[in-house]
Amino acid sequence: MVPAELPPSSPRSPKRMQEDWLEGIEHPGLRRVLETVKERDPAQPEFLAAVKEVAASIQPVFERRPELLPVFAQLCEPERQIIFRVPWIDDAGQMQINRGFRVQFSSAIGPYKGGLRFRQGVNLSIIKFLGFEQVFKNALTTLPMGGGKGGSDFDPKGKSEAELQRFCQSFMTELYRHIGDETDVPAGDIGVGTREIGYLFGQYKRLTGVYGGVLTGKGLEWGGSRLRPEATGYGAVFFAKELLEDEGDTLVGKRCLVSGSGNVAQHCAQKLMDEGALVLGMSDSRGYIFERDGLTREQLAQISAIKESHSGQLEQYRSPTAVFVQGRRVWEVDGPIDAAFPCATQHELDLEDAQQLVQHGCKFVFEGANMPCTPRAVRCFEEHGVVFSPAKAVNAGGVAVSGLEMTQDRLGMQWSEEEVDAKLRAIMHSIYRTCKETAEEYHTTLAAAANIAGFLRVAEAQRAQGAV
Ligand SMILES: NC(=O)C1=CN([C@@H]2O[C@H](COP(=O)(O)OP(=O)(O)OC[C@H]3O[C@@H](n4cnc5c(N)ncnc54)[C@H](O)[C@@H]3O)[C@@H](O)[C@H]2O)C=CC1
Ligand SMILES: O=C(O)CCC(=O)C(=O)O
Repeated sequence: MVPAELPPSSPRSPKRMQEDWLEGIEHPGLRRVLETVKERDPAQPEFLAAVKEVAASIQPVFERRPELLPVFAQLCEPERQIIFRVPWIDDAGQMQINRGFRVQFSSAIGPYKGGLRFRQGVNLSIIKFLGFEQVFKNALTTLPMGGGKGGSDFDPKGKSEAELQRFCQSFMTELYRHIGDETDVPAGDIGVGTREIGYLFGQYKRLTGVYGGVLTGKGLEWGGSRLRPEATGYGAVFFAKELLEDEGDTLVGKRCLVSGSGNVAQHCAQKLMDEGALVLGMSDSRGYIFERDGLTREQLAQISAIKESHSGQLEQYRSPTAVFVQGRRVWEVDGPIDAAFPCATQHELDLEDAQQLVQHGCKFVFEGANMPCTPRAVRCFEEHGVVFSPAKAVNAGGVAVSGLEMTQDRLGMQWSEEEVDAKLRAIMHSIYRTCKETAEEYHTTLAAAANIAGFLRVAEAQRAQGAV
């Protein structure tokens, strides 16, 4: 197994841990906010990492706008956290129990909006980190969406279709009372695609009698938007294209690595090929494949077919020119690399991976997944002049098209592929420009700028609404 979560920490004294936690935070008021966040939830490493990253980069805002500090403290605490039991009967007739989550983080700029993740190991810390990130990402899209996230520790791998359906129905039997098209609109994430959204939507309709836009990522025949499945991966490439064009460059001929092989990775790889780039490697949690001359469209179609089932493994991939490397990460691919697109999961790219990419000449990193790079990997990129583009900006195309799906549901109409494509490109263009201009204004990195711009939009709205 490739270690995908946080790097192991060595034993440290409580004082040392507190110093580490506050390292790089100069603002006294912000230090107090972070102390409180950690005291409240000391055992939530993913959530704490996300808060720290945002806090460190928005410090300059508080020098100009001290009145926004209490608003940041407010945004670090979710408005509501729901944890529930999900009982379901497996094919052997045995009862199974999973845990369900929905964290409604912020409704300052619109209904809570964010995906559902079904994956072994999902816990409150992971859902809170994703919900927290979603708040600022959704703000960057400029669409009226608050932030939330949910999911379950249910592992879809190896489950039959009937088991999947029973699980989704049981999950929605509790969730339905907490969501609604004007209050909280979930969508997919890891382990949740159109099929699962279908089972969840069907059960919601059965329980409430309402046919509406309570979920996004729906099928085209039942209220979905064109290009929603493609939007996250396509959006990541549109962002990359904007950035390269700004530097007088293009994606044509660029040698790229894409990690993962699910929804985001497949569509990112496909759009990279459309733009004339070469996709040399893709991966899953068991290893990676390397195609020296770049994947062909047929080979990518083979990967999509393998991954259609939750149990499909990349090692089933067959090609006379490919190498499958078991138990290793795709970042070690030997040979020149121009750009990396981590599109699998959190903290899948650590310092050693970053060093290998730097050694192989990588100049650009675009985060397709949520928080795939560890802080020390990001530092390594910055130290070596690799242009690092953060998840909040790069992968915002998915939730942006979810926002467009909400609008289409409200209007009772469906836009053409050309219309959605044009809107998605315009949103990614605007996100890139916002990050670039904010980076110039604050003399900072694109990653910090994404946090600042997202925070400012939510904070103004939250401040206007007071202590709610
Ligand atoms: N689906 C969406 O619209 C959006 C997804 N994201 C993020 O993108 C990432 C991927 O999500 P999806 O593609 O939707 O999920 P998915 O379930 O379709 O695919 C996940 C893929 O990652 C692979 N994987 C898991 N752990 C891995 C590891 N340690 N190394 C390499 N591969 C690994 C799995 O085998 C699977 O192929 C997640 O971080 C998710 O939060 C972000 C924005 C929107
Ligand atoms: O489409 C959505 O509502 C959520 C997408 C998502 O979960 C994400 O951006 O991480």
